[in-house]
Amino acid sequence: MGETRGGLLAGVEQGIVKAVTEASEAAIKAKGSFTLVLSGGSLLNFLSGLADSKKISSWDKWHIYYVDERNVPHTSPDSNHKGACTAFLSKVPIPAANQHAILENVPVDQAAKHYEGMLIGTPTTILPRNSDGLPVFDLMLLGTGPDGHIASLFPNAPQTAATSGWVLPVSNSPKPPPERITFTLPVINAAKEIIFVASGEEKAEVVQRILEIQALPGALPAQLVRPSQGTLRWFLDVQSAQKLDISNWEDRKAFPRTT
Ligand SMILES: O=C(O)[C@H](O)[C@@H](O)[C@H](O)[C@H](O)COP(=O)(O)O
Repeated sequence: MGETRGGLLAGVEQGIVKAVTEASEAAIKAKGSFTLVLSGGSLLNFLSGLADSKKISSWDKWHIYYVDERNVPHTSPDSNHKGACTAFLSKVPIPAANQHAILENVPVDQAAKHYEGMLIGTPTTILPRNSDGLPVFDLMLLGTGPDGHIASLFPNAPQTAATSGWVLPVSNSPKPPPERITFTLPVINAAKEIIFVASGEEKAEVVQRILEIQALPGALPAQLVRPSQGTLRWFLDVQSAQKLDISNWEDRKAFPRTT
């Protein structure tokens, strides 16, 4: 990794740490707790700066969730929870009871039901509901794959089209490992704040497709992320943004471009 790229990655990481810190302060001030939802994949590499942040002190008020998780033991290198522990959870005093990992060693349907049950049972002081009865997480960090999937919602998969349920099982994920659990789009779109993170040249094409080309419904799941009440931001580096036409960026009111 060259110096410039290292610098750019550091820039994305600093931006994420700042955004997460600000969201945590606002949520703790408003309701006494902060709910942070993580994706897996390369996103987790950007979270290590959280452990060094001098600005965060109320770790005991943090609650960690996974927008999707692989149905593997927590010790597996494929486990998103393990990735998050390595990145920052093992270095900060968030109570173990507030770190909501998948139930291990059970069939994937049961793991999804268990996770959904845990969310439903979470007090609304921590996880408020919106007018549709959906949970409102304070901040959700999403990555996207080269096919435009988010969480474990893959192009044209039935889970991507689901309009009910909070957490669904996936047994044939095109990205290994095959078994996963995933939040549904209605739950994702109910979040108070969503941040997409994409870095590196390998994400340039999909970022351009998501933000500039109107795909058929379900073909590019990332385009279906439209917070019903919350905000959506993209954190990109120069490489992942290189194919975007930013000439009339300020005039654009919607993504993907509709005119
Ligand atoms: O557990 C997972 O597989 C993810 O949550 C997944 O949705 C991930 O965010 C994207 O595949 C991007 O991953 P990369 O950034 O590693 O490409």
